[in-house]
Amino acid sequence: MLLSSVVQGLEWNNIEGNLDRKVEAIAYDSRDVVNDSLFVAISGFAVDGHQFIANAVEQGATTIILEKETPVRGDVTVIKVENSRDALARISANFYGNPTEKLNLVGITGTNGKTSTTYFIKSIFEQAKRSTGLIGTTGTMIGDQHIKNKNTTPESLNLQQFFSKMADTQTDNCIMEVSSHALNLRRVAYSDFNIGIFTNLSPDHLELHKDMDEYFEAKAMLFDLTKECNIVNVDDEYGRRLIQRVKDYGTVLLTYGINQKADIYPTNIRYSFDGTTYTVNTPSGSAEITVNLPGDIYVYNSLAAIACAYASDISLAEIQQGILKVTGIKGRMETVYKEQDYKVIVDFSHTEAALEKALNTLRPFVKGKLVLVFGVYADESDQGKEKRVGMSHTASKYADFSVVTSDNPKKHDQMLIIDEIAAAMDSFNGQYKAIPDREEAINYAIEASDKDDTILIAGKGHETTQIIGDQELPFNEREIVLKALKRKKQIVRS
Ligand SMILES: CC(=O)N[C@H]1[C@@H](OP(=O)(O)OP(=O)(O)OC[C@H]2O[C@@H](n3ccc(=O)[nH]c3=O)[C@H](O)[C@@H]2O)O[C@H](CO)[C@@H](O)[C@@H]1O[C@H](C)C(=O)N[C@@H](C)C(=O)N[C@H](CCC(=O)O)C(=O)O
Ligand SMILES: Nc1ncnc2c1ncn2[C@@H]1O[C@H](COP(=O)(O)OP(=O)(O)OP(=O)(O)O)[C@@H](O)[C@H]1O
Repeated sequence: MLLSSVVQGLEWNNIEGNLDRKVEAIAYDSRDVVNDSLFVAISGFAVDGHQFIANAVEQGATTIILEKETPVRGDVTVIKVENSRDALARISANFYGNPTEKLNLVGITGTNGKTSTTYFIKSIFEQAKRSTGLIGTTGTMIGDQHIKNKNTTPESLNLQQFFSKMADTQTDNCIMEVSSHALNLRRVAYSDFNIGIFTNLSPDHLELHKDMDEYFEAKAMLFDLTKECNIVNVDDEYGRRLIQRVKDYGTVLLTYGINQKADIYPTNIRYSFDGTTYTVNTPSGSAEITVNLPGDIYVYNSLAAIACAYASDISLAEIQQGILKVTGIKGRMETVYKEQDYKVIVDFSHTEAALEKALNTLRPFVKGKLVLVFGVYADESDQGKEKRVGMSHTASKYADFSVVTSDNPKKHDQMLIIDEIAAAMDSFNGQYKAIPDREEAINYAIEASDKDDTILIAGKGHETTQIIGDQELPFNEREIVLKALKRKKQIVRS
């Protein structure tokens, strides 16, 4: 593609060199540069991409986009922009032929519930014979292909490549999770969203966003990008704030909720450990819904999906079948083991609000003790401290006993984090034992449990690794649980 076409619509401060040259590839990492690449230098959180410009040129980059004045040698076109991440999004969309114009793109944002909502929507759309791709925390799905993502919402270049692949393979719909990081860091800029969905907002990622207002503003950006319809959880305080903001946007507004008056709402909800049934009421009729996941959180997430299907003219019969077909989502209230009243569940709850929901969802079905295994992922900032206290408060209030352990300590001091959680647990009179090694912690919870207990292992969900220092080590909670149970049974028998 010609550089002049790649930079269509890009606003620049300064340009040196020729626009009449070819661009074979775009790269934002110097290590990915090939001949005739366009390299975008990003001032990152960890390192400054500008320091790799010389490397990129050496490897064959013939165009550089940068945001800081940097000397560049060689026969290279240099374009200076205000914001490199925004420029990357603009040129990536151009390079891949603005693929979102050809897709029905649904974006889901909010602190919790994005992943399961995408799964519900994909299943309903497929029931209605609409070919559908998915992008989110558990990866990218295009046809039979399942690609691992580094981020919940990939960088704009990767995202536009996925969109283009979907458009090229007649995958007409794309359902994607949109994180607040992605919105802030311009990863989804220049993507045309048809539908936007807001699930809820509670404290998280306050290391990036100064406070809840700033976090809300980041999430709200998605709804400035949607062209047709916005779907909002009216039971959530921030959802109501969003409704005030978008109601005059000229896009269709659909609300869902259990407690407040909403367009899409449930009646006659019946909860059980294996799932929930309810009657969904929509402006075009009602239908019986069965959700094979427990608790009101999955009522909310399925309602969001139903609202999306309703806005997409999908019949209630297809909605019913689509939701019924979701029989489980990896690491989302996943029952790893169940024998009569003894249960072991793995769940991705890693925020205070999610942990509270997960424990409260299980509580009505617990005959013995509710035992929690949890850690708080590494973040040594003041906000990280607040999170450790908050998670400890939730654990002491809603679990009968907790095993405090590590959750991706990365380069941080895991003992410091665990000591802080332990101090907070003490201050809330929580019953707990601290075992830093996560495998040992799970083993202990299983060994010490009785036949009617329920064990919730929170935090990792679908993840199968533990990050310690620089190393991402294999860590499969399901296998660890089953091995521990096998040992326990042998001990009981002998
Ligand atoms: C804090 C954060 O968001 N970091 C993201 C950011 O990385 P960064 O700015 O730190 O990059 P950096 O390492 O400083 O490097 C700067 C630039 O130099 C380049 N470089 C670097 C080395 C080199 O040799 N050559 C080179 O060119 C890098 O490719 C980069 O372009 O830009 C990268 C490219 O897009 C992201 O992959 C990376 O996400 C990291 C992995 C991350 O952990 N992000 C999390 C916090 C995140 O985004 N999470 C959200 C929400 C999850 C949720 O749902 O809760 C998500 O969407 O995943
Ligand atoms: N609607 C909801 N309200 C509160 N908590 C929820 C809701 N839905 C799911 N959760 C809890 O949050 C955890 C994460 O859910 P899910 O993966 O769907 O959220 P997410 O928004 O995709 O999060 P992330 O972006 O971190 O992947 C679940 O394991 C569950 O405990």
